[in-house]
This record gives sequence, C-alpha cells and structure tokens, in this order.
Amino acid sequence: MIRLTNLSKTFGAGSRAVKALADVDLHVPQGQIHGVIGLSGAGKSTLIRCVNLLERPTSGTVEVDGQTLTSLSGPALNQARHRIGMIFQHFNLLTSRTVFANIALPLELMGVKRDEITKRVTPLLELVGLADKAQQYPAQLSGGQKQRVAIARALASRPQVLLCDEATSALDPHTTASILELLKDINQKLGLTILLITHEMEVVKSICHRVSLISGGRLVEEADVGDFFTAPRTQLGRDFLNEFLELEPPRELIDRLEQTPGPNSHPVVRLAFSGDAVSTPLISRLARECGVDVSILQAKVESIQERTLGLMIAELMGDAEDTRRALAYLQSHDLTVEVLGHVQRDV
Ligand SMILES: Nc1ncnc2c1ncn2[C@@H]1O[C@H](COP(=O)(O)OP(=O)(O)OP(=O)(O)O)[C@@H](O)[C@H]1O
Repeated sequence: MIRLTNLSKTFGAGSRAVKALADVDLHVPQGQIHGVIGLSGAGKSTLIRCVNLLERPTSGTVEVDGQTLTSLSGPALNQARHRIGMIFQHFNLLTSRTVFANIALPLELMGVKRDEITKRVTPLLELVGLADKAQQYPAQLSGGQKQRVAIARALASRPQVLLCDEATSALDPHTTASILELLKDINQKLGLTILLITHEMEVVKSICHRVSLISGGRLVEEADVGDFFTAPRTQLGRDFLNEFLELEPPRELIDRLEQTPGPNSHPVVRLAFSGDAVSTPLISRLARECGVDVSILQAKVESIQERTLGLMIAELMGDAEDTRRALAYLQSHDLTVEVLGHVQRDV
C-alpha cells in the first residue's frame, strides 16, 4: 500500500546541507500498522511528511496504492492526497470552527454537497465517540477529544492510508491508551493502513504490527514487533528496549563490570525468553546440568501483543569452565543471551 524506494531528502545546499533522509526503502502492506521509531533529529518527521509530499524528497519514489506520487503535481497530486489522511501531535484544528465543521472541512474543499457532508460526518462523530460534541469548539475539548476530532477529519475523505505524526506525544498516558485503542479499532474496522512515527516504545508495543528503527536518516533495523521486543538486532534497538523495560543491572554492579573475563570473574548476562522457553524451568536445569549457581538480579515478564516475553539479568557463578558451559547451554536454547560483562568474584 505504501512503498518508499531509495528515498533521500537533503535540506539546504553546500556546506549547510543537512541530509535528513538517506536511501530509505520501506514497504507497508495494506491493512498493516507500521511504526517508525527513532531519537530526536533522526528524520522521523521528514520521513512521514515525504509520504504525502508535504515535503518533496530530493530523490527516490513514493508510491501509495500503486500510484507514484513523486511523478504527480498540481491537481493530480491533490486528488491523490485525498486518499492519505494525516494527524499531528498538536491536532491542528481550526479554533473558529465547531467540531462538526472541522471534520467537514476536507469535504467542503473537495466540493462535496451539504447533505452528503452531513451523511458522512455523522457516522465519523459516532466512530470517534464525539456524537454529543458536534457543536462545541476546540477550546472546549480535552487533548484526547481534540485528537479524536483530528482523526475523524483525517478519515472524512475516506483515505486508504493514515499517517500519524507523534499523534499521542502531547497526551497523558491514559488518554494515549484510548487514542491508540481508537486507531487499532479503525485499522480493524476500516482495513486502514497506518504509518506512524514515534519516539515511544509503548506506542509501538501497543498497536504496531511491524517497526522500523531510524537513525541519522537511515532505516537501520526492521522487524515484526514481537521479534523486535524479543531480540533487537542493533545496539540502538537494544538501547530503546532496555530503557523501555527499565532492565539495567544495578548501578553499583555496572560500575564493577569489566569487558573481559578475569581469573576470578563471573559473567553477568541479560536473558530474553519467548515462546516455550518462558514456561521451561531453564534456570534450575542450568544450575543442575552445568553446576553453576545463578544469582537473579532482575526479572520481569512482559506481554507483547500475543507473545509472552521473559527478561532477566543474572550472574552465573562458578569456575571458568562451568560458566562457559552454562553460557553455551543458554545459547543452545530458544532465548537471547547477551553477556553484559564480567564481575570479580568476592574473595
Ligand atoms: N526545514 C528544514 N530545514 C533544515 N533542516 C531540517 C528541516 N527539517 C528538518 N531538518 C533537519 O533534518 C534532520 C531530521 O529532522 P526531523 O524533524 O525529520 O527529525 P525527527 O526525528 O522528526 O526529530 P524530532 O523527534 O525531534 O521531531 C534534523 O537534523 C533537522 O534539523
């Protein structure tokens, strides 16, 4: 449904040039919710604005529903844009218009007749849960209600694609959850394809099917959400995950961690279990079969979409040969093992 090919965007020229996007390839099939996550300045906004050509890419192509937008201009581009809705962090509602009139605006611009506008806006008000607020003004609404109006407005032209630019960043956690639930509902009911950008793992975890990680204008990792939360492949992915899960070793242990093993040191490992491994008593087997003691420093179980993910930070205590065998044992099972470092044994 959305296909970006070799997309690049450079702002400015010469010594002041900023390469905001570099060689981005992305495919979002029909009906998927795809998240793009990255740190501030990574290129997220530029990427999403290139999809409906609010920002013209410097090179590369943008296809939506089989149509190459980058080869269109003028009225043909405007026409194509009707099939792409967009919502923003700060809602971008017109304060002088009522809720109804805000939602009706794109239809008025398309020249839709009054009766038809009423027929289309009324069910949208129902869909976003604001049927009783039709005649109110944005100033009378909460942030969550404003974003609901913006969602209804974005859906008015019956788009196939919805672009969400940090749509929940200005909202509190409870309101965020209700807006994400609404987006999920719309995705399922209308089969709408959603591309969203965010810096919050919670958003990715709650509603995305697939996720891309952006850094320095490049997509550096892409995965199904369950896989990304189980075993991110890049250091940036691991940083996002660890920060989200708040799964770091205790500070005093971090200070003692060494990169290379010493004669009297123990490995400290971060383990991520998914699938069958969650319900297997691996740690007690590890202790029994490899003759090591396992000191659990932190552990938690998360539910990511339909998958259960177990996470643990543990110190493997034993002599060098036993701890080596223990690591090999863990690595041979269905779990992700990351050696965080080695800590000197207390003697
Ligand atoms: N209009 C512009 N002119 C010049 N440079 C720009 C422009 N827009 C963005 N940039 C630069 O492009 C890079 C990517 O910016 P972008 O806004 O896409 O990042 P972002 O990931 O959305 O960041 P944030 O999360 O802070 O909004 C940054 O270095 C930014 O300074």
